[in-house]
Order: sequence, then C-alpha cells, then structure tokens
Amino acid sequence: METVELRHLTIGYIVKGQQRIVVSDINATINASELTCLLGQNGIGKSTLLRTLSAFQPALSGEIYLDGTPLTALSSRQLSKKVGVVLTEKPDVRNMSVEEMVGMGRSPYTGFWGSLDADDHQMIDEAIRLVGIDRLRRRPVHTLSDGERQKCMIAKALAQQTPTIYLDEPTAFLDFPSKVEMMQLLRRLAHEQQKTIFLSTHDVELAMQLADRIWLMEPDRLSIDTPHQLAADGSLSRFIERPGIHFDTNDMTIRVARQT
Ligand SMILES: Nc1ncnc2c1ncn2[C@@H]1O[C@H](COP(=O)(O)OP(=O)(O)OP(=O)(O)O)[C@@H](O)[C@H]1O
Repeated sequence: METVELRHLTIGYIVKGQQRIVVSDINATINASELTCLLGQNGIGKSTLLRTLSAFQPALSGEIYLDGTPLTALSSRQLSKKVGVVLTEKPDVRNMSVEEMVGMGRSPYTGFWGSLDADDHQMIDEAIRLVGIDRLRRRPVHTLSDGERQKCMIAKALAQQTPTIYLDEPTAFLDFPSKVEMMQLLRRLAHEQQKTIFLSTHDVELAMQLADRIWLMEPDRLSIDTPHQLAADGSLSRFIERPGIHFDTNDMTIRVARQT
C-alpha cells in the first residue's frame, strides 16, 4: 500500500527567471485502494500537478512523499518501480509494435535492453487483455488511432505493475463504452490490488459515479472529498452549472437545456 502525501506543495513554472505559480500550498493525501479523480476547468493546473507528482517537472516549493519517502530522494529506477505514469504526449516511436511498447513497461525490472522472461510475458499478456487490445498487439504504435494508442499506453503502465499509477486524461480519446470500461478497470485495480490511482478527467459524470474521491481544482480553492459530499456541499454545482446546464445534486446527473 502506497500513500502519496503533498505537503505545502506549490506547482508551476519558471518563465524568464520568474516563478509562475499555478497552484500554491497544496496539503493533501492520495489514498491507496482508492480511485481519485482530478477535475477542473481547462488550464487550471491538472497536467502541471500530474507532471509534478511524476517528477517530470520540479515543484516550485514544498514536498511530495511516496509512502513516507520524499520523491526527490528516489532514483529514477526506484521511482519507475513505484509509479506508473500515462501522460498525454504522443510517444515518439517508429516501428515499435504494441506488444513491444507494452513490454517497455517491464524495463524497470529488466533494463532497457534486458530480455523479458516468462513472468514478464505473462504480465504483458495480462495488461493487453485487461485493456482489450489483443487484436492490435502486432500493429506498429505509430499507425494506431488516438484511442487505440491511449489504450496501449495504459496497458504499458499496467504491465509496469506499480503500486501507484498517475494518468492524465486517460479517457480523452476513448469511445463512450471504452471510457466506462477503462474507468471501471482502474477502479477495480485500486480496490482489488490496493493500488493508488490518480487521474485527471473532463468526464465529470463518470468521475462522479466511479471515483472514490474527487479533487476539484478551482481558481481559488482545491476541494477534496467523496462525490456525494462534493455534491451535497454545492461544490459540484458551482463547477458544473452555467446558464442552460443544470446539475441535480440528488441523483448526480447533468441536464442540458436545448436553446431553441
Ligand atoms: N511550460 C509552461 N510554461 C508556462 N506556463 C505553462 C506551461 N505549461 C502550462 N502552462 C500554464 O499553466 C497553467 C496550467 O496548465 P495545465 O496544462 O496544467 O492545465 P490543465 O488543467 O491540465 O488544462 P486542460 O484541462 O486544458 O488540459 C495554464 O495556465 C497553462 O497555460
């Protein structure tokens, strides 16, 4: 069980020598055995947070602890055995098959050029089966559709067999049933394998139904609670409701008015 703890974490960028703070002083915990969904409007800082948690970019200040160990104390090899990451960047690969790409998830254990043993192959097969891309396994990754590639990159993170997985908009390109299946799979992995799963999404209705906990990022605050509690205290209405968009807090559904 791995728990992620953020202490006084300030995230953002250095632009022309000046700090550009995106979110300041985050104090929070991401729990193991839970699916946690990060919601917030465009440009609010979701990717920045995920990249900072994954050590792809430095925090401006504060600390991130992975099961009590500061993230900055871990080597990249140690980190790759603890945290699997699926970001939105397209992988820059040619002539690598889906099976080989998913196999790259095993590289923390085998080394980049290391050979895969029977256990590795079993984990690769299992990851491919779980995300439902068996028929794509021999296809070159650069020929996949956006949704197919997204599933492939999620399978790679699953093959990595880490206790923590961060995903930036993992359902963005998926068709509707695939979005549901992917979120259900990630929820199941959190519950059955005690994984810590933290993902950003714009699929608000799915997050409300399937997340154990929601992080709602807004310009002046970060609210963290169960979907029901965030509905009950008005946070989700504040985030969702606009003229012509109504959020029903009781059954947690969104209704959209026809304008004409
Ligand atoms: N390299 C960068 N340098 C400076 N500012 C950046 C950089 N990358 C992103 N930003 C800014 O940081 C803020 C947060 O961006 P981020 O990508 O984290 O938002 P997001 O919540 O993931 O948005 P979206 O839902 O649109 O993907 C935005 O104002 C963005 O313009």
